[in-house]
Amino acid sequence: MTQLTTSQIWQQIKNNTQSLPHMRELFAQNPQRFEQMSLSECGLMLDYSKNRVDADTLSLLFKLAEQANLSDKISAMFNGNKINNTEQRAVLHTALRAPATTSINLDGNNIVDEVQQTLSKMAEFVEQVQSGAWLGYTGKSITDIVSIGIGGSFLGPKIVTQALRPYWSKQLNCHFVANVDATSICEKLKGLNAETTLFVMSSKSFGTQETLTNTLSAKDWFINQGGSQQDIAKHFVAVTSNVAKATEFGMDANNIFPMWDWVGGRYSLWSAIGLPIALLIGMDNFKALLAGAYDMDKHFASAPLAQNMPVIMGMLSVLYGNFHNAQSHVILTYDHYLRGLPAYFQQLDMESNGKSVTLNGTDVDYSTGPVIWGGEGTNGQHAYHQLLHQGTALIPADFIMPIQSHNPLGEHHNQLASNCFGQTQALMQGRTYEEALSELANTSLPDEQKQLIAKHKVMEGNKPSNTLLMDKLTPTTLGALIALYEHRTFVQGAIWDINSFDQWGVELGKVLGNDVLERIGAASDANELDASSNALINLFRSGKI
Ligand SMILES: O=P(O)(O)OC[C@H]1O[C@](O)(CO)[C@@H](O)[C@@H]1O
Repeated sequence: MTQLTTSQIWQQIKNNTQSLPHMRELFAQNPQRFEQMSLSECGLMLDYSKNRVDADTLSLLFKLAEQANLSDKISAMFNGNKINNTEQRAVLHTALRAPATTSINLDGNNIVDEVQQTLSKMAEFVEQVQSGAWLGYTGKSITDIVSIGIGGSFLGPKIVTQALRPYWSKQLNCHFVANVDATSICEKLKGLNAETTLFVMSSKSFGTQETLTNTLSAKDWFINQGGSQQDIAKHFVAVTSNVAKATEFGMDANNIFPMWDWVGGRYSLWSAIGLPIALLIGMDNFKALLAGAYDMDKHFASAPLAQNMPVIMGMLSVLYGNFHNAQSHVILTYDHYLRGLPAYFQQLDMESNGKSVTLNGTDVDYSTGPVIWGGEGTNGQHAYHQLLHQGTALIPADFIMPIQSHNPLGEHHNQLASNCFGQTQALMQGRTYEEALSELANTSLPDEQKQLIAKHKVMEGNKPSNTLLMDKLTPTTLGALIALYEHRTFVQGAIWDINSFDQWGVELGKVLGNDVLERIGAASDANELDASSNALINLFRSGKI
């Protein structure tokens, strides 16, 4: 047994959760519940009153956080301690959004200076492309950006540009290629003009198979369309922490934007990995995104645990995963621009907290990261919400919605909001058998049928949700929102005493993938692997089933 699960507080939380009444009752008992269980910070309002907690639960959860030395761990991250202990790396994505006047020393260097230099290089480049001064090989301005990258070098730029569509420069369009499946790049390149297309190749390691292969194919396409080898510098730029490898690959040294090993891939959109975002929304808006995140950083680093938004959300997630056996967590964005956010949070959380040993290598005896999934409201209501309401699994939900729409049109936004709030209410209160029966009272059905249907209409309720509102989706509020989830992920990892910043499971897949690739191209059939793998490779080599 680990120290965590044998601790007295762990047991106390267990007891508390078993003795709590239904949320309906908690609301009935305490008319101040919303006031007491909501807070506004950094342009975001969090209502966490529809959770299976009372004041005692919360105080126990904060005690658990204290027991796990959460505050010290937060400081260690912000101070640049090498908390990624398996890779001996600092975790300093927060330095990417720190003001220019800040000083953060890492191995004797003030890294804020390097960050600011890169931001200036980005600003110069963005200005040239947006103004039309950056010319392609036939003297035409750029119209299309194709971003090539995968994982953290894809999801952040993609989801943020999608979310900030109202802020796009009118002259530019953006496309993302991640998958090594040729269909992805072929479909994206159809209809593009090589003379006016700029490729941004993003790879922290500059060693990711998908990204290298897609970049080579993009180069071939560019040459086939009429560009020459010398023209490549006008159409290809790279973002990487491996500048030497990028130069070796043929990237023009002036076109390489640096990042650093102290920025994890899934935390990197704030670095030059965010270049596609900056190209689309402009540097001022990109800086507003950083400012929103910085605001959340300040809040996270300084607010007491009980008034700390990421801490509250992280501890609630610990509560459900470890004390209510919740295996997944759903993110429901009631805003079309935020439709990609669940996928982004999925990588952020699952790649960070999908771990089974503690920092010192002890096996955990509690659940770590849940499955993160979700989608856009109201679409999900007509698909998977049924399972949220009446399925057997407990699935805590986050509802996210801006109060003002970028596209105010008739009754649309009122209806959207009513669905969002109505869902949280239905999840919380449910419907009792008596209520279901009385709803059927005026029908002509025989009593037996009424009773049967009423049974099927019962919704247990007591299903937890958070609601996050913002005035409007802007670069600043989006920055704060994403940083909130980054820190929420950190909080959970800190309680579970795991390393949220490595990803060895993913690395094994990459190594085995390369081995299989060699066998696919080998002179003779595969026979050294397990029977299934050999057979699959050999069928593929034969070109048919
Ligand atoms: O930016 P790179 O080095 O190409 O890596 C891409 C992605 O691969 C991963 O290592 C694993 O998929 C992610 O963490 C990372 O964001």
